Amino acid sequence: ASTDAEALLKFKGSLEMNNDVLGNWSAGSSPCTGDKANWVGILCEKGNVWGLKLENMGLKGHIDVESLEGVPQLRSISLMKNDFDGSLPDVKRLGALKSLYLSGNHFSGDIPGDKFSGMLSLKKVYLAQNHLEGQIPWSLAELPRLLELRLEANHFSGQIPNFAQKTLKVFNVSGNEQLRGSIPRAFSNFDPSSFKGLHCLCGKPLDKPCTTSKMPSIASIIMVSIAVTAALLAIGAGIVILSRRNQSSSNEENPAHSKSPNAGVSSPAIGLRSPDRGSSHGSVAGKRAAESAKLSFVRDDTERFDLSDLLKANAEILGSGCFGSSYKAALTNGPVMVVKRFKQMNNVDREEFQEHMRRIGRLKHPNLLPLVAYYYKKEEKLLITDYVEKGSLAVQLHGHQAVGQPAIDWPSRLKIIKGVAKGLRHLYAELPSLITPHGHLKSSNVLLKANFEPLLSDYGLIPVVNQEHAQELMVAYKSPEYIQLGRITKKTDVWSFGMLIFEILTGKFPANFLRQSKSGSEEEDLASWVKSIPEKEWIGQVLDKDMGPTKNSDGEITKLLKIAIACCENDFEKRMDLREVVEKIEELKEKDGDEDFYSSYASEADIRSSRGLSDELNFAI
Ligand SMILES: Nc1ncnc2c1ncn2[C@@H]1O[C@H](COP(=O)(O)OP(=O)(O)OP(=O)(O)O)[C@@H](O)[C@H]1O
Repeated sequence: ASTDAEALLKFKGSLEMNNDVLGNWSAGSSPCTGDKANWVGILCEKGNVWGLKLENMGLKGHIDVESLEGVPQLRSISLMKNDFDGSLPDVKRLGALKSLYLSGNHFSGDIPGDKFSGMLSLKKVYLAQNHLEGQIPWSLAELPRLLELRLEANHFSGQIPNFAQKTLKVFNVSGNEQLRGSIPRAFSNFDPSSFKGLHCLCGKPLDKPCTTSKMPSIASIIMVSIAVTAALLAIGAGIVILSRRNQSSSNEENPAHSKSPNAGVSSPAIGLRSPDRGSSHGSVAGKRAAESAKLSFVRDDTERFDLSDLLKANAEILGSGCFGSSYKAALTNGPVMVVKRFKQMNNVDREEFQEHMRRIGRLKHPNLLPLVAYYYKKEEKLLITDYVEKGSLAVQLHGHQAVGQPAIDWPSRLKIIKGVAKGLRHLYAELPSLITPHGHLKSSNVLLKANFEPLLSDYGLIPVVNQEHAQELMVAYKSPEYIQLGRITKKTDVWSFGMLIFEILTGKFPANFLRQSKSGSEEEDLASWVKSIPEKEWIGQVLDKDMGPTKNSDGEITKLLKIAIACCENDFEKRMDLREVVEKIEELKEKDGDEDFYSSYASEADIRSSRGLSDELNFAI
């Protein structure tokens, strides 16, 4: 039909291509004249265009959906393996489409949830191998005829929407490492390869049951804990208890092992100063269960409470990490605590665990979130800390609009980086025997006080996390030395710190960043991306626009980016050590009242830093 021809020529006009691969698309001819004479890539039926199959042709530019609205019988579009980038086209305008194949391009960014709403005929959606991020759009889960959905090798995050279509035969989200939570039941019989490499997902078909309670209350966990313990005790675990009593009495000098002053029995099963109400339980099993449900406090200077207090508290899920969920629990007498569940710590025995928790509990520094107490049970551990009002750096950097807060400005970002540096230095000084004294440094493990003073959390846990899970879940194991050589080193935290600095300055989330490099087919991470941009363009191109004006700080920001690049040196032997990094960061000038002094300092530093340093990093400035 002539309207098809006009519409398609208009569509062609907005495309960019190297050779005229669509050479026989020309005015005066018809797209559908028989198999051989059809226009390139045009599929016809009864003289009408029903399909567009333009694959692997080096196409890019604008996908003019509006023109395609002028091809009334169009039901299938494939633009796979081309060079299209930017947001996905507005396909909803093509409401009658049955198949949409856009895999293997460079489409990026979040997809609005309603992107596919109302596309009642859509059966096949291929968006794999792009750079799409954010949530998987919920409208996909509402397509009534969906047969095949391929989303693999993108950067989708959050939970998988609740797909319930019985029609679904193919579903693949593998490689979207930030997906977490439970797999919808509709997929329980799918091949596990659909979810390959997704360590934060649970449920069938993966061999990893979901253990997180859906109830926003820790009461259920604690009740289960008590019940299990009671049952175990009732079937004669007395010997274990007895041996623990002996252990406890040999550790009396430590408050975490002191005898209960009130319970009237030797130290309780988990060992701890018992709160007052600990003595009034009825049955022996009940009494022991209650004792074993006690928390072990690791410091003297904190108010005591026990699991039953947490049980009574209003609890709210803060978020689900790969280890399990964290809950905020407001105790009736005031303090607000956070309870984090760890399932992947069951390879260490009780004594080893206690010993390590006591070491962690002894750490005291203004930039470390102190551990308050822990709860030990063979299969799962709870770690209890104070709740930090402003939440995590991750939320403040990437979700500040959603939580109604302004973006963090440059002085506060620098303050956060300096605080993280000091916290790390303390960990290195106090935990010298740990290869990676932090081990899990990332923006959700940096909590912020009201004045933006940072508090590191989840530190020092590598020795108690199961090795096989640590490899999947902890940031340290994503470092180049682990990926290439299978080992972590004293400089692994330095690499994580470099990535964190990049995240803070660019506002980009490292785990979602991977993108195609300009030069070739290699994927580049956040660090390589910054490295690929000339230094003089850093301020304009790299910085998070939300940070607002940086005034006279460009020199300091440039130095900081160089420090981050040095931290992310792939070869750990050449990488700076933590002490050096901290020194360099401490030298960075915070804005003081004296603008003139500050600006002359910055510009002088700039001049020196631009001399002969464009390729080599130099920190002698
Ligand atoms: N003490 C706390 N005060 C305030 N918010 C907290 C506290 N501890 C954790 N959070 C926040 O709760 C959310 C869930 O944290 P959680 O530690 O369970 O997971 P994660 O840090 O995202 O991942 P991972 O399991 O790998 O540590 C995160 O946004 C985290 O910053």
